[in-house]
Amino acid sequence: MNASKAELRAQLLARRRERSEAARWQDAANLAASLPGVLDSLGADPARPLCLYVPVRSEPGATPDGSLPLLDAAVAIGRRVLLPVVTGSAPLDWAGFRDRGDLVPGPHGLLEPSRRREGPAAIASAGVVVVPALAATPDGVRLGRGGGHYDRSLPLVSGSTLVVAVVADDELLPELPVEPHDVRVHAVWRPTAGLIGTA
Ligand SMILES: Nc1nc2c(c(=O)[nH]1)N(C=O)[C@@H](CNc1ccc(C(=O)N[C@@H](CCC(=O)O)C(=O)O)cc1)CN2
Ligand SMILES: Nc1ncnc2c1ncn2[C@@H]1O[C@H](COP(=O)(O)OP(=O)(O)OP(=O)(O)O)[C@@H](O)[C@H]1O
Repeated sequence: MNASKAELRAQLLARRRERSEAARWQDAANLAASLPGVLDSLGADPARPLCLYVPVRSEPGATPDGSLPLLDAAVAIGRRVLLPVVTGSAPLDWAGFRDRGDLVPGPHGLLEPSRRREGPAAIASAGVVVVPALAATPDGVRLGRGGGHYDRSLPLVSGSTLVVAVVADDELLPELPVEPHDVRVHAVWRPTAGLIGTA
C-alpha cells in the first residue's frame, strides 16, 4: 500500500475520533436535513435508487446512539435506498433498506442489510451513489479506508449516475495522493458546508 495514503488515513482517523458527541449529533442532523436539497441540486431522478451506506464509529453521520438520521430521511422522502454488502474482494453487493430492523452485523464492525442481495450490478440502477471517504479534494479525488471496495464498485455505475463523497467539514483537502485505479467523485458533501461539484 502507498505509505503516504496510510499515514494520511491514520491522521484523519485520529482527528475524527476526537470529535465530541455534540459535534457528531450536529453532523448527522445536518446531513439528514440537507438531503432533499442535495438531491435537488444534483438533479437526481427520484425514481432511481439512492445508494447510501451505514455510517459507523467516527464517520460523519454516525450518531452516539446508533440512530441513522440520513438513512431514515431518505426513506421518509420516498427514495428507494440500497446499502452495500461486503463480499470479500469482489465489488460490493447491494440490498434494500427500509428501517433499522433490516440491518445485521457485518465485517469490520459494519452493519449490513439482510434483505435480498441484488448483485454488484445493482449500483448501475442508482441515480446517486453516496460514498464514505476519509477526505476528498475539489477535483474529486477520494481517500477511502484502503479496502478498495468502492474503487472496484464505482466502475459499474451507469453513465448518468452521480457519485458523491461525504466528508467532515475539515476534510476537503487541496490535494491527496492518487493512483490509477482511484475513481473520482462528481461532488463532495459536507455536513455544514454543504455540496460542491468537483471539476
Ligand atoms: N460505513 C462504511 N461502510 C462501508 C465502507 C466504509 O468505509 N464505511 N466501506 C468502504 O470501502 C466498505 C467496507 N470497508 C470497510 C473497511 C474498513 C472499515 C473500518 O472501519 N476499519 C477500521 C478497522 C476495523 C476493522 O477493520 O475491523 C478502521 O479503518 O479503523 C470499514 C469499512 C463498504 N461499506
Ligand atoms: N478496480 C480495482 N480492481 C482491483 N483491485 C483494486 C481496484 N481498485 C483498487 N484495488 C485495490 O484495492 C487496494 C486499496 O485501494 P485504495 O487504497 O485506493 O482504497 P480506497 O479507495 O481508499 O478504499 P475503499 O474504496 O474501500 O474506500 C489497492 O491496493 C488496489 O490494489
